[in-house]
Amino acid sequence: MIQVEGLTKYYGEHAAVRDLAFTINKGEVIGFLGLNGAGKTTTLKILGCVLLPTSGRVVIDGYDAVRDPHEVRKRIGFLPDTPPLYDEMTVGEYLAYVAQLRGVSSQEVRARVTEAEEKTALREKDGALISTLSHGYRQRVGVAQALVHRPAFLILDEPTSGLDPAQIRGMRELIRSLKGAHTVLVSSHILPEISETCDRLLIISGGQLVAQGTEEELARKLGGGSVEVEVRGDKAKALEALAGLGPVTVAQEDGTVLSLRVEVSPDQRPQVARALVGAGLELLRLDRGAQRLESIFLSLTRNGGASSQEVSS
Ligand SMILES: Nc1ncnc2c1ncn2[C@@H]1O[C@H](COP(=O)(O)OP(=O)(O)OP(=O)(O)O)[C@@H](O)[C@H]1O
Repeated sequence: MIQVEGLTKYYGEHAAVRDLAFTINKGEVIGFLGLNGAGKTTTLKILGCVLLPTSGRVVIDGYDAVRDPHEVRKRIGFLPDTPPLYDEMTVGEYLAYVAQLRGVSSQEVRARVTEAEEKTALREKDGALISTLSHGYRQRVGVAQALVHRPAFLILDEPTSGLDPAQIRGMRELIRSLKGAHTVLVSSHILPEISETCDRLLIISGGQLVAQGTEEELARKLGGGSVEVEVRGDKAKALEALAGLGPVTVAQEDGTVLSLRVEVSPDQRPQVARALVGAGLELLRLDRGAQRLESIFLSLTRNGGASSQEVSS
């Protein structure tokens, strides 16, 4: 378990993060979301024991990150925003070197390197010089070095930064595959990535935590959310059937096929389906509104941390 209490970091006069408090339970994959300069990297560096807080506490599995950084480092793997790679080493040599630094016994090093390479789909690059790797593979090596000592907690700072769409998908799958074996805190400002990968979100703005919870909880508390449907049938009937549920927008009309957006919580998907089918329409598709997380994020971060609406679960 990670417990963060009253975490504050000043750079000179500037408070990069102020009074952060949150808890991460074992096995969770948490998305840490914020605009550029919100304070994500600063927070993650403190959790990764590479930066000291000005005040407040980080406790990981009962060990304080300031008083017991050595114990904390054994339990965490950290991918910083720029992975600390040595270009002149091969992937295998580098991972073995990092494993030794983190206290893996020499008999176990080779097995741990193989395990980390398998988890990050790097086996065939074991003998490749790091200088010859593409950016996507370098990010994978960054993740592999974070997990080579089998830490319980993984802290990943913008792991998809600079990746192309195919590599982003690969990294997303990789993060998902780590669930279960590790507790993961992953930062990003790419919303769909967070939405698809994480169990719960922490949203930071202007150095302050402005919201935490699942996407559903945040949408419900902000009164936002929508449901998108595609139906075949009479338009007037469809609009009448949905009128009692919430505001409806016709997104597209193609003959008798209509795409509609209903401004209700995604929790009400069953009611939307019943209303349409009950009115004799053919339901072709029903989904959560695509831009939901984006609107939650923007409404929470629009005014900076201090004046944003406080939402927590
Ligand atoms: N070493 C430093 N010295 C002074 N100010 C800093 C330093 N590092 C960060 N800051 C400032 O602290 C604030 C938070 O920065 P941080 O890098 O933590 O944000 P971030 O959310 O990770 O942003 P990004 O998404 O752009 O990486 C910013 O205003 C930044 O300019």
